[in-house]
Amino acid sequence: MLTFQHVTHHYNGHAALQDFELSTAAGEVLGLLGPNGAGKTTSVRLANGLINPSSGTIRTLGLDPIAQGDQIRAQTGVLTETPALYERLTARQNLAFFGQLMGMSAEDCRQRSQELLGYFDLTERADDRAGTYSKGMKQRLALARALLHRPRLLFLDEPTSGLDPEAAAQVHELIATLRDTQDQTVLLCTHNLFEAQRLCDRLAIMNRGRLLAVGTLDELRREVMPGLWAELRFYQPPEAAALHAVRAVSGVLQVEELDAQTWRLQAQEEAVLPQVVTALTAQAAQLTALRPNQASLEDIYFKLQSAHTEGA
Ligand SMILES: Nc1ncnc2c1ncn2[C@@H]1O[C@H](COP(=O)(O)OP(=O)(O)OP(=O)(O)O)[C@@H](O)[C@H]1O
Repeated sequence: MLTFQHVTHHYNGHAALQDFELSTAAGEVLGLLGPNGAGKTTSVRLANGLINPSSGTIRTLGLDPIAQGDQIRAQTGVLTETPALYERLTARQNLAFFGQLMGMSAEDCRQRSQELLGYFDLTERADDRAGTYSKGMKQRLALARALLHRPRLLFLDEPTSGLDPEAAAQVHELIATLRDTQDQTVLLCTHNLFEAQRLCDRLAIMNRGRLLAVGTLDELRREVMPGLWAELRFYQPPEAAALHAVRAVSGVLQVEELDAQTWRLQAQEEAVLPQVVTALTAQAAQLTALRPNQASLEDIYFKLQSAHTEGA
């Protein structure tokens, strides 16, 4: 569907992507995550032939974006952070205009617009100018536009940025539907880790133009945060000696203090946990709960980003 091989892109001598590698599988929702300036939007622009890479190879739907950008854009849908709509046209006119550009027949475009306006709850306002819409309504209309010509590959760049919780939930529901039907492949660029963990089949994490890791959440857990994790709660903040004692238990890999009464511990295996409890009891620490839990995407993301920053 989409592959980047050793892609580097410079803007005025500044590298926005460096030796970037990525590939998507048909039907998946792939999340592209990274801090501001990581290169997410640049990847979307390159994949659609809006800019050319300085070096490396990109294939979008098997086509070369440098030479076949028009063909690519006819089969992809792109939603950017700022919806590119004609404010003076109504929702229906915006869709009709875009459908015409995409070479849809007037009837097909009319039917599909009707369906999408209904889905996005815009039917009642379909004949009002887009300029009179709220931000959430504009984003929903922009999504309808991106989906109008039934693209096989959809690029969603921060699709819920600035939306209220209701509008964001609606967009999430749509992406979940796309994921479940598997007719469309989606590249979802987002800062929202909760959104990514919930919606994406695989996650690609990047920083300063480089790919740091890619995989399913379980694959990333195994690669980035292996072992068993557990959260410990105390009735009273334990003494410093208790922390030393737990760190000294064989098989304890690390202990972080989340707050005065909560620790997070990484152990080699579950059998280490009873020894942790014994060590705490010997120190008279008042343990109220010990819950094994899995690393979240947030844990993995920050671990990767801080390791990259430290190594830079
Ligand atoms: N048109 C441009 N001209 C010059 N530099 C640019 C241009 N567009 C992006 N850049 C730079 O390229 C780098 C990558 O930017 P890009 O917009 O791809 O990142 P991003 O991950 O999408 O960021 P954000 O999350 O803030 O949208 C940044 O350092 C940015 O300043």
